[in-house]
Amino acid sequence: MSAPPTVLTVAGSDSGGGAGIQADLKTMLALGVHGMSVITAVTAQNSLGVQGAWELPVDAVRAQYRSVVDDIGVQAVKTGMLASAELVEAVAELLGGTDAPAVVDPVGISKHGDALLAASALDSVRTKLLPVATVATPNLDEVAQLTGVRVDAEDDFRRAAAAVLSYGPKWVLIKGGHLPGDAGRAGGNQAVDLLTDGSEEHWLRAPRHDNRHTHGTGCTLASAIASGLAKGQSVPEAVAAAKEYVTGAIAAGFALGGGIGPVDHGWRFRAGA
Ligand SMILES: Nc1ncnc2c1ncn2[C@@H]1O[C@H](COP(=O)(O)OP(=O)(O)O)[C@@H](O)[C@H]1O
Ligand SMILES: Cc1ncc(COP(=O)(O)OP(=O)(O)O)c(N)n1
Repeated sequence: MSAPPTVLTVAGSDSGGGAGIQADLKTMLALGVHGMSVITAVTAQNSLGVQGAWELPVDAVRAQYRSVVDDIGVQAVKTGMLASAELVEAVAELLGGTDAPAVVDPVGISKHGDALLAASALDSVRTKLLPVATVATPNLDEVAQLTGVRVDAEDDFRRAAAAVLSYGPKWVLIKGGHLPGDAGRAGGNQAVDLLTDGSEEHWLRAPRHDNRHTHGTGCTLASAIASGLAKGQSVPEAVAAAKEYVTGAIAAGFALGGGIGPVDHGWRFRAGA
């Protein structure tokens, strides 16, 4: 039997299983690739927020990465929580030396407002990590943090994308999940994202689900994109397929704990598809 494509996530652990490494590996399984992990940090986290976070030593991160890449090999890499400037710089250097597409989710703050990246690491994200990204997937808070561009409506997406692209990723996906309604347009109810490389432009629109159980949406989307790239899809194809997967997972999100529950990574299995 031939082996499935391999995808590596470089991210933090979410003990509650909704985001981070756990969301990434569940997404990869659901999308038919072999998921592998480099753990950068451990969080004590649940549906109510992040109660604690501990970074791993940079040598431990480098060693995990080398173990996977040097023996098994990777068809795509996804990065998430990197916690500190030291880890951001080490991971950027590793990605730069790896011949595989990299999906960079520049995780800054969790949905509950907990910082997952030190403020002192922002400059390393701009100057070291974004330049080695095949696709960067910031949410609107991360766009503001990294570029100073505030997005209040769909009209602002192009300016946000240009600002992120100026740091060097090949493509940027501006995620509009944090905008209410139809990206600021009256009368609509869509979750709108913009994918662009500065010349091609792809607007992704899907029904916005009135569902508070959206913990892990960004991790899930980025891992799904990496899975598609590993399977040989182009960036626009991988992003379109990932958007469809995350939209279904949000629609099926469920209540666990007393706060924001997870999306359902197994929604396609449960739907029998
Ligand atoms: N309530 C929702 N209904 C449908 N899609 C959503 C909803 N919230 C977010 N999305 C989509 O989920 C993906 C992740 O976006 P977002 O939640 O902004 O990322 P993050 O988790 O990094 O903050 C995007 O494609 C966004 O449009
Ligand atoms: C360990 C860890 N990594 C990343 C996140 C952020 O995940 P995200 O998909 O952006 O979802 P929310 O936390 O915003 O719901 C995290 N929480 N923990």
